[in-house]
Amino acid sequence: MALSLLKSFLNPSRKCLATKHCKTLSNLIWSQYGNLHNPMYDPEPFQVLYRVISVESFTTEVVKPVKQDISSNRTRPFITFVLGGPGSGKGTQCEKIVETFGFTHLSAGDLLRKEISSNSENGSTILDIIKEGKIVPSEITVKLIQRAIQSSESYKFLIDGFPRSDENRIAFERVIGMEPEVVLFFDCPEEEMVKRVLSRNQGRVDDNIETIKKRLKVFAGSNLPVINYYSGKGKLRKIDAVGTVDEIFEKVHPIFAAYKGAAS
Ligand SMILES: Nc1ncnc2c1ncn2[C@@H]1O[C@H](COP(=O)(O)OP(=O)(O)OP(=O)(O)O)[C@@H](O)[C@H]1O
Ligand SMILES: Nc1ccn([C@@H]2O[C@H](COP(=O)(O)O)[C@@H](O)[C@H]2O)c(=O)n1
Ligand SMILES: [Mg+2]
Repeated sequence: MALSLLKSFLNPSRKCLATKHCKTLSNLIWSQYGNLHNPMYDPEPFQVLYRVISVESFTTEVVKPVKQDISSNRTRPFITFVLGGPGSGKGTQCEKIVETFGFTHLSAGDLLRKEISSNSENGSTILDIIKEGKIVPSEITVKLIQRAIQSSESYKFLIDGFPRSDENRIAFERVIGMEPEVVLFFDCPEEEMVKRVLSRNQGRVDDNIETIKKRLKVFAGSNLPVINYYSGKGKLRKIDAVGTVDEIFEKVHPIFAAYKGAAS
C-alpha cells in the first residue's frame, strides 16, 4: 500500500527517485509514520510523501534513519499497557523495564498530575477527579498520551495506568488507531496495595485511606473489565505482584525477553 501510493506520487521528472529507491522510501515512511491508515501516524500522508519525494537525491541524512529502523525491524510503535490496582507496583516495575529494555514510560497518572501543576485549563477539573479517585474523561487523558507519543522519538512505550475503563480503551483505539502488543497486569491483594500506598510518601493528594477505598472500588468496577477484555484476546500477562521488587521483575523479564525481536 505504501509502495503503490508512493509510486503514484513520484514526480517523473525526478529521475533520482526512480523505482529502485521506492522500497527504501517506503520503508522510511513506514518506519516514521507507521500504517498509512493510522490516523495518528499518518496525519498528512500526502504532505509527508511530497516532502520525501521532493528531495533531489538521497543524502545520508535521509538514508540513515531508514537503516536504523530496518535493522531494528520495527515499522510500528510497540505498545504495552501496564495495569493493576493502586499501589500494585506498576510505576516501580516500569522503571525496571525502562532500565533493562529501553522502553519509554508514559504514566497516565503522571501526565494528568503534570497537567494540574502546569495550570492548564483542565487542571482544576482533573484535580477534583483525582481527589475523588474517579476516572478523568478519556478525551483529556488520550490527548495527553497522544501528545506524549508524538513528541517522543521512541517507538516502544509502556503506558502505565491506562486504560482504566472500557471507555478509555475505546477512545485510545479510536484516536491512536492501535492496540497494545501486550498487557501486563500486576495482581496484588488489596491489603498489600493499601499498605504500599499509605507508606508511599510522595505527597500525592490521593494517597489517603478514604481515596484509596474509592480507587479500589473504581479498579474493581471499571479496570477489571478491561483486564478481562485483553485476557479474552490472549494479550494479558498476569503477574503475581507479591514479593520484593526484584522477585517481581524476575517474572516480568521473560515477557519482554520473548518480545526482543519485535521490541528491540
Ligand atoms: N514489590 C514491592 N514491595 C514493597 N513495596 C513496593 C513494591 N513495589 C512497589 N512498592 C512500593 O509501593 C508503593 C507503590 O508502588 P508504585 O508507585 O509503583 O505503584 P503503582 O501501581 O504505580 O500505584 P498507583 O496506581 O497508585 O500509581 C511505592 O512506594 C513503591 O516503592
Ligand atoms: N487512565 C487514567 C489514569 C489515571 N487517572 C486518574 O489519576 C489517578 C492516579 O493515577 P495513577 O495511575 O497514578 O494511580 C487515578 O486514581 C485517576 O483519578 C485517570 O483518571 N485515568
Ligand atoms: Mg503509579
